[in-house]
Amino acid sequence: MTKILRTISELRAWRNALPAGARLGLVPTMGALHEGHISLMDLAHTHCDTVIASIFVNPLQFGPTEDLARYPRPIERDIALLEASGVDALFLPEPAEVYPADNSTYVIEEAVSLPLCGALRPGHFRGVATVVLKLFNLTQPHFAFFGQKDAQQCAVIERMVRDLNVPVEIVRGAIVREEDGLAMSSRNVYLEPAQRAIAPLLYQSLLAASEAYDAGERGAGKLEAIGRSILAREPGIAVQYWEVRDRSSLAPLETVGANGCLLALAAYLGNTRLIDNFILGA
Ligand SMILES: Nc1ncnc2c1ncn2[C@@H]1O[C@H](COP(=O)(O)OP(=O)(O)OP(=O)(O)O)[C@@H](O)[C@H]1O
Ligand SMILES: CC(C)(CO)[C@@H](O)C(=O)[O-]
Ligand code: BAL
Repeated sequence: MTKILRTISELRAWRNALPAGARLGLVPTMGALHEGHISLMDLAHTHCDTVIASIFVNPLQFGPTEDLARYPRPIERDIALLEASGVDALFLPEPAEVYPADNSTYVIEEAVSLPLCGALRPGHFRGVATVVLKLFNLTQPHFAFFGQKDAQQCAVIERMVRDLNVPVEIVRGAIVREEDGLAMSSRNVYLEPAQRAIAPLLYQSLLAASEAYDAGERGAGKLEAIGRSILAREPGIAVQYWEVRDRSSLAPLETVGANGCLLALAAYLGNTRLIDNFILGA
């Protein structure tokens, strides 16, 4: 049975009752679970004795015109999926449980959070870093699991953990895709059928650049042009960014070197904003 913990005091009591030597893994989510999330639960089970998931649609990481109100919240289905994957506990708080009304303390990472999604979603990574540190403090896990689909989020959290000496080991899980290549995302349910039909082009644009890289292309501008040209053919896709970046610092590159690189994109299909990425090289 997955134990449902709705309050901080319930969570603390559950945490304190765990055996002293038990390795605890945390999988933070915003719910509307899919196979990408479940792969993180499975990964957590391979590292840990006890696994706790959280479902919290964190208001602090949504901009004023973003989809906080309409974000999907199929909670009964989510609980059944967590039960089926053998998750030991679920932290399921209301916003008032997480944030005091006069909350005035935030976590701000000032390098890897700045470009890409950080530049386009002001305050987003401040919201993510703040809630993730709170979840770490509340849960005190040994390991925490995050999906590579949100590559910049992983980079921000890894930097925060390093800089603030947070005693949690971060583990990244691989991107889980639909059969046609579309990265699984809770926001895919927003796509209308015609948008869903063209959505795999995002992944195809990454694959096109990867093929050029495999054929010897190392110029970042050339790789970006190849990826962008795939999406430019489709008027239903509005690219926000399509970039070649250093894998850990997320700094722009001119040439892809021995460390490889991250290909990262964000695009709108109608009102739905999707992200995807691909690692090239070692
Ligand atoms: N396709 C995927 N493969 C692997 N991990 C994923 C995938 N999608 C999401 N995750 C990871 O699951 C965790 C929770 O993410 P979240 O609940 O925001 O889901 P999401 O599908 O990314 O939703 P959104 O549409 O809001 O981006 C994050 O660490 C995220 O990177
Ligand atoms: C890490 C996270 C749960 C923080 O709210 C969220 O950003 C997500 O689901 O990726
Ligand atoms: N998966 C990242 C959460 C967000 O887009 O707000």
